Amino acid sequence: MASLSSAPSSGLPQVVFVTGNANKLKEVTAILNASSSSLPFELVARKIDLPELQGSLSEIARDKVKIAAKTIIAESGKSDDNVKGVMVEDTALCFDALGNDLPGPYIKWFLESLGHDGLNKMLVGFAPNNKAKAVCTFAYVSTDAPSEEPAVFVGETHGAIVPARGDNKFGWDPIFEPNEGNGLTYAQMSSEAKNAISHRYRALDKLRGHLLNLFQK
Ligand SMILES: O=P(O)(O)OP(=O)(O)OP(=O)(O)OC[C@H]1O[C@@H](n2cnc3c(O)ncnc32)[C@H](O)[C@@H]1O
Ligand SMILES: [Mg+2]
Repeated sequence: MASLSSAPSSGLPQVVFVTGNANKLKEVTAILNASSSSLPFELVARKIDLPELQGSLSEIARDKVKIAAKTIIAESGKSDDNVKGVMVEDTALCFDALGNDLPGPYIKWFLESLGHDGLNKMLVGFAPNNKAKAVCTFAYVSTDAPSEEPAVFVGETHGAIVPARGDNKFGWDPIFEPNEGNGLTYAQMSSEAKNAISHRYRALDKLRGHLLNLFQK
């Protein structure tokens, strides 16, 4: 079973998930813990706000994990822990009407400035095209080979931008209605239902396969 801790405990190889976002961490933990088979690694969380450079979604995630790994390696050199890898993710929300790539990775700043209502208003001039996709990009690097190119795993969920409905707990969840959500926004779905179809689930499923290959030897 994947476990989340801030201190070494199980003796399993540790993978450090670096994020400043508590909701991401909650979902990643829930998705890994829901997996039927036990995992041959232990997930450890570190809250660090990482700088994000501009570029394609893969480039942003790769650069982010390289910066994260530098910090973690510098720290783990000073202790006797069992850290074997570092992972990060970057989440984008892409509007079809805006070339299918904006606001993209800059959604955090658009959301902070405009709010849910403003994001809806951005699309008024493009009506009726409110199509959007949520994209999650994980990047993983081994601490034994930090100069190797990070592995990247992408998951997408397609849907539409709608006026806010549901609990306003996580980012743009209230205004994203996934095509597979029976008409509900992410914010109206149970966490289990969101985690079964989400961009994050789809990307993490691929990363999980990669980690199983690495550690199940
Ligand atoms: O430290 P990191 O992991 O970078 O965390 P962050 O909050 O800065 O996250 P991003 O850089 O990936 O920016 C993505 C933005 O989208 C939001 N977000 C990410 N995943 C989401 C999800 O599943 N549902 C709703 N909002 C989400 C998040 O709160 C940010 O405002
Ligand atoms: Mg960020």
